[in-house]
Amino acid sequence: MYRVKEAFYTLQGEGAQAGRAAVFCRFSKCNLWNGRERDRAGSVCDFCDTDFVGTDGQNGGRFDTAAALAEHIRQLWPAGLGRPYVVCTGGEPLLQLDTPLIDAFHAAGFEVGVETNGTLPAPAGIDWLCVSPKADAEVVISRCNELKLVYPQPLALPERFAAMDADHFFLSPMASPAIPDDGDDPIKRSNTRRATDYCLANPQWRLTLQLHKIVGID
Ligand SMILES: C[S@@+](CC[C@H](N)C(=O)[O-])C[C@H]1O[C@@H](n2cnc3c(N)ncnc32)[C@H](O)[C@@H]1O
Ligand SMILES: Nc1nc2[nH]cc(C(=O)O)c2c(=O)[nH]1
Ligand code: SF4
Ligand SMILES: [Mg+2]
Repeated sequence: MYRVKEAFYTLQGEGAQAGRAAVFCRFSKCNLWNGRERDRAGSVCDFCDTDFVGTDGQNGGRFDTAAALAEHIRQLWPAGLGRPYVVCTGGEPLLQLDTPLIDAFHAAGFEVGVETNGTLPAPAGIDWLCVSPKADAEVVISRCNELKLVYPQPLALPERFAAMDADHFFLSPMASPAIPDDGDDPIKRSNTRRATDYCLANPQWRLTLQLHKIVGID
């Protein structure tokens, strides 16, 4: 049984695939926060900008089989156009994403992207793996396509990840969790300036912005 909070067709807003059309499949649940506001402060990850509790979002639900979920995602892609791309996110997608589901996405014609906090092993067959480390949570994934670090995190400084086996190293300015529009988020503006300065001083790192919050899409 797969539990999905929501699924929607949009543009990837972050990282090296930013601007690319994708169906987002947001799995329910995370291992670093239970998703309840009252427990946020005591959690390993305390800045999450996402509601991943339950299955009640747009196109959310419970799916008994990998084939059923892949068919549900396929229906959200514009038939016959482009290279179908699904981004598995959450919550923490690696609590649920398994080989049968990757195989089912591939059989439906999709490339499979994953956004993970890196604390759980990744099944084989993922086409684009993005690891986004959190606080002092140990990263167990040794190789990824992109490392995308939310900045600043006092317990997860970029220096700790600079030697990881990744093709791209991104800093993503930390947004205020409850503000959906960057234009209304002065803390994010300040974090963007700090991330910019870090990338200028450490050119291994690139700046990535949350395009979806700038243009006002999901
Ligand atoms: C909601 S998470 C879900 C996937 C996975 N649990 C993870 O943390 O990577 C998706 C992406 O949003 C980023 N993110 C979460 N909260 C954020 C915030 N307040 N500001 C900027 N990025 C944030 C995460 O670091 C991750 O790259
Ligand atoms: N457009 C868009 N791009 C995204 N990239 C990563 C996201 C996520 O929440 O995992 C996300 C998201 O929620 N929306
Ligand atoms: S950002 Fe990722 S790891 Fe952190 S609480 Fe949200 S879903 Fe979990
Ligand atoms: Mg998001």
